[in-house]
Amino acid sequence: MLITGAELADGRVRDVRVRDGTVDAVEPTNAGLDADAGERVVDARGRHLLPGAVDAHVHFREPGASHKETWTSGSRGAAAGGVTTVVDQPNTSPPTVDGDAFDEKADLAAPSLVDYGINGGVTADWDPESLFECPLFALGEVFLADSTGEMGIALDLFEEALAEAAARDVPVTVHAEDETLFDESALDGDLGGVGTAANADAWSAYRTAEAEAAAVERALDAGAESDAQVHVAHTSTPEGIDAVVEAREGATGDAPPTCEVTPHHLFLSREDAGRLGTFGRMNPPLRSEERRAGVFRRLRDGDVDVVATDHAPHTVAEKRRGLVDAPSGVPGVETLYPLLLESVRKGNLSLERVRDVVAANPASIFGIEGKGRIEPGADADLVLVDMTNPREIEAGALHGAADWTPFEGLLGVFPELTTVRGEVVYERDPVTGAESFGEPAGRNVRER
Ligand SMILES: NC(=O)N[C@@H](CC(=O)O)C(=O)O
Ligand SMILES: [Zn+2]
Ligand SMILES: [Zn+2]
Repeated sequence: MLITGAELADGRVRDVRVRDGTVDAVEPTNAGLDADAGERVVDARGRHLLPGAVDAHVHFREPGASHKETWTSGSRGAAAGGVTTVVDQPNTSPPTVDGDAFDEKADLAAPSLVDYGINGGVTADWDPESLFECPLFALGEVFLADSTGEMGIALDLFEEALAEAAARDVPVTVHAEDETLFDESALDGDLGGVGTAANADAWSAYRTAEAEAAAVERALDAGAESDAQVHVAHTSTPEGIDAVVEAREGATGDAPPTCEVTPHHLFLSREDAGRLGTFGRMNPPLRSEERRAGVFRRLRDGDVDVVATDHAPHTVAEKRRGLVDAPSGVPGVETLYPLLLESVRKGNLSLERVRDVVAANPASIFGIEGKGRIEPGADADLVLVDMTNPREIEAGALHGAADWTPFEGLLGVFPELTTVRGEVVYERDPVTGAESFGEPAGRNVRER
């Protein structure tokens, strides 16, 4: 495939040749890259070519909850959103805490359209021996408080997990909330019953910002103590991000701590909680508009290392159970690039910053070879977008199994073409809107 006249994130206009699944050449237009007989030529003039996103945090729900999502449905959403690598989290059923559970999940991941990594989890029943024999992506998310799957663990087990991971140079992704600092009184009173529009603001009042900051500090201290590479998942507060930045600046080892934020904490706040009802319930919860703006600023200014989605689909019926009984989590893998690119279009973020936080940084933090960059020799994981053509996000037009999105009605810049190692996994005709998907092309990025 020859892609001609595309603008890269840094503003250079280039022709890009794809051969045998990798980027073969990146040359100025008219510098002599001519199409071979029978080679597909993509005229990309007026379009941007970006590295496929590496979503370091998804929950594709298999095994155990395939009614919420499968590797097929989840990876279709990923492909249509320009995500070419996903990292699946361990709170499935059974949880991915030993070699057998890992192998079971690896078999289920085979139909994935996009490349993937599989994380190993930590519970009292975990078996580090058999787990670390598998081609694990990372340890985590390790839950310092209960979330979906009730995998919250105590500090001593967390320290044990850090030691095991550090001994093998495996990074550890941490869900950092301290449940002793939750405000139980926020859940007193009438929160709306099953099927009613409960206000998710009570959830935000319950799982406090202080609970996150305290747990982030604890995770960072324990990480430094054990020399483990700690990645703080879905940081939802400026305080949490600042703690990571401070620890990073003071770090002495070769694997400084990093942090990730989600699109929902960047684009939604407690001001949306009333409108969203239980569909706005997730862990950590939506924060005040002031904190949301602070998180966004830290993304813009370079303090945030990664934007990942914490794609956590549940069915509409499950979300309608009422605030206390509805499961936590929102889908998001398909809207990651679109929402961030819309921020670029509006002038709120630079395109290079977006490229770094969704592609280059996650690839380098987690040591994924060949991903996250468009350069000769890299995997041809490519996304073509028309930055002048946003469209409204509508649940009905998305491809995951959840029939809803918390971002309904917001604008997004969606891909026209997505490739995984040179295979077209998604394509949309910009004129007719007709869409097509490729064959399952995904493989485990730790098995190269
Ligand atoms: N974020 C959530 O609210 N839910 C996630 C679990 C998690 O990441 O904590 C899920 O798996 O549903
Ligand atoms: Zn989590
Ligand atoms: Zn998660």
